[in-house]
Amino acid sequence: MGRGGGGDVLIELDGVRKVFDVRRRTGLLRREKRQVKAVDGISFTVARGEVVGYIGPNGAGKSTTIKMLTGILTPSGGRLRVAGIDPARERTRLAHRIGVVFGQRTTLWWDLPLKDSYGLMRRMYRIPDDRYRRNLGRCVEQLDLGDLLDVPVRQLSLGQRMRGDIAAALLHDPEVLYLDEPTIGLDVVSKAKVRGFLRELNAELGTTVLLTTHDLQDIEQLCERVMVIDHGRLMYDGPLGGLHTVGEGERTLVVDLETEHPPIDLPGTRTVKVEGPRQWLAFPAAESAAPLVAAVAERYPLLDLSVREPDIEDVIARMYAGRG
Ligand SMILES: Nc1ncnc2c1ncn2[C@@H]1O[C@H](COP(=O)(O)OP(=O)(O)OP(=O)(O)O)[C@@H](O)[C@H]1O
Repeated sequence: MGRGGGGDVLIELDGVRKVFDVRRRTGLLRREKRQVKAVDGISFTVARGEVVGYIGPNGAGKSTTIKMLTGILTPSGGRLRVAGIDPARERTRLAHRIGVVFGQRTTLWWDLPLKDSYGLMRRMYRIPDDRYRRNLGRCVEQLDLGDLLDVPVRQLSLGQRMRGDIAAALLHDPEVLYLDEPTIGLDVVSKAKVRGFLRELNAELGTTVLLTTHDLQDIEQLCERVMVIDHGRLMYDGPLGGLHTVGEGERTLVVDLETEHPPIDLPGTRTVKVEGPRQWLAFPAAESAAPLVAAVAERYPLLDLSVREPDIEDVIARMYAGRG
């Protein structure tokens, strides 16, 4: 996926910084002033049609970057353009060209049925009738929203609400879509729906996507290019494959036995944790779990098991280890 590279540049950052002044109470009357460099001199460009993952540990500066890209926050320094617009100076003009989804909070009206929220968006963005009908129809069909349009947002499940929010961000045909943790807290089925929809959106309409996530599978399934940010600086910008080669990851087999048992001992695995009848076995991510599952089932009184994929923190930790 991602049709960038050589296309026209849609997002452009040159030495962008954001410093927050934080005041902390250190005594009854004393306050200490401190500066937090949330984004510390970041430069990159994103071409039209690219789908780029923007990842990093907690507090790395991802949300701050996205907020600057939407014009919510003004940079402390550097140059920033989205579709040729300076977001902080022309936030309203930019709003017509971008869509934003914050996974942690909704932009929909809590007490209104979904379709009333969309009606309000239509008026806010002055979307012409035919365009509104076409975009809404497309989202309703592909995001499976048909039965939900009359339901107040407060009654929607997290996965339903997220799909509703994604539709809301797309009604005005934005060229760029910023997604901040769009799959957080969703079940496997909802995640698959959201990812499938985003893939089609990019393939059919060429929408540029900048995606922040802690879920490695989001990146694997959607992005050809990944940027890693840490302490406000860009640490890596390239294909996902380049991150993996820094160190092969491990997956974890979580095994529930019928009773407590000494640590499971199987070749090619490491028992990383034992908690009562539950044990955690690490094994190389590139290998199939099937023979391992069969070996455990054959030798131990097995009740249940599941496989955990490595997460982004894991990959990033290995990236640093590889450098060190
Ligand atoms: N309004 C603010 N005032 C003061 N400090 C802030 C503010 N917003 C963010 N920060 C600080 O800036 C740094 C970067 O925060 P940011 O929210 O951008 O990180 P993030 O990469 O999005 O993290 P997470 O994955 O936890 O959402 C953190 O140290 C955070 O505490």
